[in-house]
Amino acid sequence: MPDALDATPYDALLLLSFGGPEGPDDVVPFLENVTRGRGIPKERLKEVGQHYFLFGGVSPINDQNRALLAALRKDFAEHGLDLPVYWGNRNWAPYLTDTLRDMVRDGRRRILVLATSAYASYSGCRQYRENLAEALATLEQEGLEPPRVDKLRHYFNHPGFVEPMTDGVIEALADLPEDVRDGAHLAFTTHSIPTSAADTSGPVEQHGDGGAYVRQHLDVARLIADAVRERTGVDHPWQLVYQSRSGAPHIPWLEPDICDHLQECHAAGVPAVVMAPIGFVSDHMEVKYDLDTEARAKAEELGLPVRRSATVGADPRFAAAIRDLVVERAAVARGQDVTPCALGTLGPSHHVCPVGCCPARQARPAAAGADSPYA
Ligand SMILES: CC1=C(CCC(=O)O)c2cc3nc(cc4[nH]c(cc5[nH]c(cc1n2)c(C)c5CCC(=O)O)c(CCC(=O)O)c4C)C(CCC(=O)O)=C3C
Ligand SMILES: [Fe+2]
Repeated sequence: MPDALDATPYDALLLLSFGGPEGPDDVVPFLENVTRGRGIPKERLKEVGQHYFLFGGVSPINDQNRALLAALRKDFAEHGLDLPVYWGNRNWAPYLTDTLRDMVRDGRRRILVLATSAYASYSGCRQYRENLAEALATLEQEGLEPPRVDKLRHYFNHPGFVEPMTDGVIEALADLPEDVRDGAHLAFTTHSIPTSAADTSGPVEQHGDGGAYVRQHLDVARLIADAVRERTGVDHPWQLVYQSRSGAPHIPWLEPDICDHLQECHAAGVPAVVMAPIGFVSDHMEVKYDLDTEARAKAEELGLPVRRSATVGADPRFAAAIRDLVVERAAVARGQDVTPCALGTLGPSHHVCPVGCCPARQARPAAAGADSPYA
């Protein structure tokens, strides 16, 4: 047994995720939870409901979170990090508020939060912080004293996140027929968001021109492309493209879409494409449907060989990265000096979201940031 790692002052880690339906009857109420007050056209909702029904009404996200929970608990136990791990979701059971209530009843007072989104953006960061504030307010109304919650920094450029994805791209390339392999382009994909949300993602000084969201993805894409070149000796052209666009058609979202990009690659004579979903921590429905079903069908129609590389999921290197971030953040909370680990050009992200980070269209209270109404 190695020396015990120190998580004080924290007494628990909360895995905070999106949630997803676990059967056909869950699909419509889940979508209602997701889209409450978000102005998604009815047609789009019907369409997304069909994606879930195609998979028996079951989102892959819950089992992936169960696997990640198990990987975290195993890693913590093996490394002497004595920190219980809980799980709560924004949009489906186990609901965040219920989990937080359990945590308070278990006596947890200082909680670290790991969100299953690696990058800055309203949807990937502040919205989770708003959900935390709502849950804390509910506990307060119930007469419970709200615990203090802090969120782990963005981990997009942590080696434990980047390296499994690099391996995934190399494996996907190796799976392509040899005659098209060396000419393959890499299409790094992430969730499209409104350009207005991208431009205001991250701290205020990073706003404009796609904001922290686009810059962080470009850094990860470049890191992976460089590592692939070093390891295979082949320089694969690459581009960051988008998927899973929602919202009203007249509102600009990040482009190009992966399907349009495949079309363009085909027209330009590109022999093959590896789609690398760097924007997703695990094989969410967006990966299973938008890439593995829709984009693959598009590629087949074009006669373009494609492969999709693996997401990080419950890779032990990712669990180890989370342990590293927990220990780092605990040291910061104790006032100690740390050397945060980060690859690429952007450096490690802030520990605490500053005021004005990833603003919402309508301001709402958000916990775990400099503007939190809670301690
Ligand atoms: C940046 C981002 C992430 C990555 C960060 C993170 O992981 O948090 C993410 C994750 C996810 N999004 C998910 C599902 C959905 N997202 C929707 C809608 C939207 N997503 C948006 C952005 C993002 N979403 C946006 C700007 C909208 C428009 C509405 C709004 O402004 O809020 C809708 C409504 C229907 C539709 O319009 O598509 C659904 C059903 C699931 C679960 C998948 C599963 O079941 O495996 C996951 C992990
Ligand atoms: Fe989404």
